Amino acid sequence: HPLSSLPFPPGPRTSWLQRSVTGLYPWRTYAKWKEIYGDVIYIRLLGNPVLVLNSAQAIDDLLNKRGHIYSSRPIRTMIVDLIGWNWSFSTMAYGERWKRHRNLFHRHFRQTVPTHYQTLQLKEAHTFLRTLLHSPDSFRYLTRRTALAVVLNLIYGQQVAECGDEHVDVADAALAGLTSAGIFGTYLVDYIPILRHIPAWLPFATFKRNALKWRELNRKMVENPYNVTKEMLRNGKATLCFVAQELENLSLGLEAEEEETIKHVAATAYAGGSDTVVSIVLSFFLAMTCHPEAQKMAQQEIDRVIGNDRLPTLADRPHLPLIQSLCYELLRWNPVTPLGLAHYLTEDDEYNGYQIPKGTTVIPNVWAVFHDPETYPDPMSFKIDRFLDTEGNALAGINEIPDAIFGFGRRTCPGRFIGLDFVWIVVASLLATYNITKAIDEKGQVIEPEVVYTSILISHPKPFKCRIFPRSEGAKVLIEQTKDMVI
Ligand code: HEM
Repeated sequence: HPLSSLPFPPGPRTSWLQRSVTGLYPWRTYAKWKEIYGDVIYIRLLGNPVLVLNSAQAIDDLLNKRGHIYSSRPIRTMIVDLIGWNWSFSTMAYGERWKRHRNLFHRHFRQTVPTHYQTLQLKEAHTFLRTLLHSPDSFRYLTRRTALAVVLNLIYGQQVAECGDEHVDVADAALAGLTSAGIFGTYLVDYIPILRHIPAWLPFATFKRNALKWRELNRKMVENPYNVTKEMLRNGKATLCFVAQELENLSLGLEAEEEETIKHVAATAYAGGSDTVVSIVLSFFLAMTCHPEAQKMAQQEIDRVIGNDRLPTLADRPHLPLIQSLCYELLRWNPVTPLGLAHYLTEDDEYNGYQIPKGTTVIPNVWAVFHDPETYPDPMSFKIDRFLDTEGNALAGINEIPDAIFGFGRRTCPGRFIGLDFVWIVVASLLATYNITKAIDEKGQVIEPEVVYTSILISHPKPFKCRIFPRSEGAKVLIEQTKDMVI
């Protein structure tokens, strides 16, 4: 039978304003639609076909098993053309250019060469502990600073000041633009690219004015740190890092990519490596504030295995299964990328008797997968030991490790090892030294934190208050001693 005689997958008829259809938290709306339409939902938005995948099975069948045709990215007028993220290989169409960039990243950051970045992560985790001692209420800013400090050092060989750093501010502002505009279809111009030509001064052209502002920040984020490292190289002051190594290979005529590719891969890693882990660490603070009993269990494991006279390192990880389970639960509970990153179909396809046309944007609903009560019992609750009994879980067919948070098929996050190691060492270091509790207001009342997240591409916990203080005098000494520690 010809493909075109098959029906499209079921789905609601949509009006031309998508947001009026899904509302805030589109992942929840799509999950509700699952009850009506099933795992695979097809919507047409202003002529743009969009497929939402609501189950692990459908995601695996299409994005993993048919990766050769489901691995491109939709054309993103707002993000790519207007704000200027065309340098980022996460937005590039599937093909040679994307492959060249991704291979270069992979050469440096695959799992088998971890030691350099793990050392940096440990150092920055310790700096985090020290700065928290003096400004516990700035934990949000300090979390961002810590994540950026690791990537800035790893990629550009540069240090971030302990507080108030220009790099942190520029990258933060640029990333705010990306994440606000990040979900495909947030702006009408994604559906009607021709709108990009309308002048910025028109009253309704807010998107254009935002884009111009974010474009400048975006340019700074790509150019500034790169130029600083080039200057350091010229003066013989560069330290071991991705950019210095690649530029040196280039000048020695060794295997290396052209300069533009090096600059772009550097910035992609810088951008991809910070906001995601920041959200996860903030989820940790929130979960610990809400669940003192879970915090106690985790601290007991650390005390039992490591004792009280030293801080954890990544070498302790295999001996701390509860901390590992806690980290997985952070990825699952309120996933940082609830709708993953959209893929794009490059050939006509057929699935379960339905036709899916070439040019369809494919959205994996990771939130729905992680909140399916069949596979994650009591899915809305934060359960620290959910992933502890790996054998029992496998036998019961439940609580699969939430690897889906890192995406699918040929586009799977290439920075996942760096990201997971970072989250682990920060979480373990904090648990070893600090208590996190509910804050108290001026009237002496306990402030109950609300578990609410932002409804954007990289979803963060909304601001909340908590109290962070050293677990003991001994813990305080350990924190202070990290200043003179040689790692
Ligand atoms: C633990 C935190 C992280 C999470 C949850 C995460 C999640 C993701 C997701 C969902 C994707 C899209 C996958 C897809 O299209 O199916 C992605 C892609 C990507 N991530 Fe991550 N990521 C994390 C950390 C990192 C880090 C630390 C880096 C870099 C140092 C990084 C760099 C990238 C890049 C470059 C891509 C684009 C890949 C491509 O399009 O080929 N990520 N990540």
